[in-house]
Amino acid sequence: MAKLGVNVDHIATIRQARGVTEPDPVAAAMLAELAGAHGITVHLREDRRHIQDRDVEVLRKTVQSKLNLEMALTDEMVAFALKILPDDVTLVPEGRHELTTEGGLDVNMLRSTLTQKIALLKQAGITVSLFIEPDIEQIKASHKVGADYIEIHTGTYCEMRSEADKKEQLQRIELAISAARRLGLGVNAGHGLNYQNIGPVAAMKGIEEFNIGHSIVARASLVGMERAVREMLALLNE
Ligand SMILES: CC(=O)[C@@H](O)[C@H](O)COP(=O)(O)O
Ligand SMILES: NCC(=O)COP(=O)(O)O
Repeated sequence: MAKLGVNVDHIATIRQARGVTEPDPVAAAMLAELAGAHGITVHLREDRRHIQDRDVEVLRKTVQSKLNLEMALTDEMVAFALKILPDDVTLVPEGRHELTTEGGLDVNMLRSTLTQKIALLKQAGITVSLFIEPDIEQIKASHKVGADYIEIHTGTYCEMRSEADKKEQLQRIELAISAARRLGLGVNAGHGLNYQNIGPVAAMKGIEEFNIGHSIVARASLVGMERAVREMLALLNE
């Protein structure tokens, strides 16, 4: 069974809506772990719209499973990661005006910065993953720049409405998994996954971990974090 990393960004979104101290993503992470989550993911955005530096600092001390820090490829973020030392860093593209992450990294275009920053992070003992489209050229480039893992951006699959379009996207993801595995890269996946669309991707061989946030937090707001995590774990286990 693939592992589940629970992204708690949007617990912080609710807190930031009022600029108060609750709900706390640290408490949400503990409940997610109690329910069986294999890891906790947070995206520290440059604009600090949800997760704050303090959240990552406290999570580093409290997360018992594995802490995955999603971040942009900037000097500020790399310095922060080297100070905090999360277990994993997932490098993602970031735009100030986007509602959420749009597309994957263009690894070829960023190859010299990526090579240098990945080496720094790896020297500090951090496992480095690149958030990319299920695209063979991006996968080859990820291998060349020294990434340990790729995280396949599943957003396009999740947006498809017709069965034919979904099938085409699922095939792209399957090809990407085999290409990455042939090169010795570990494979994670995430973005836009929910209780309705996880089935076909959960059934694929070769994905180690799914990072899922928005749909779990949305369900948790109605039924509680532990039940929301358990229900997602059950779907991954089917
Ligand atoms: C990189 C990715 O796909 C997302 O996990 C990312 O964290 C989305 O950012 P928001 O949580 O701000 O939507
Ligand atoms: N990297 C994907 C992630 O952490 C969660 O994305 P989403 O489920 O909030 O779309």
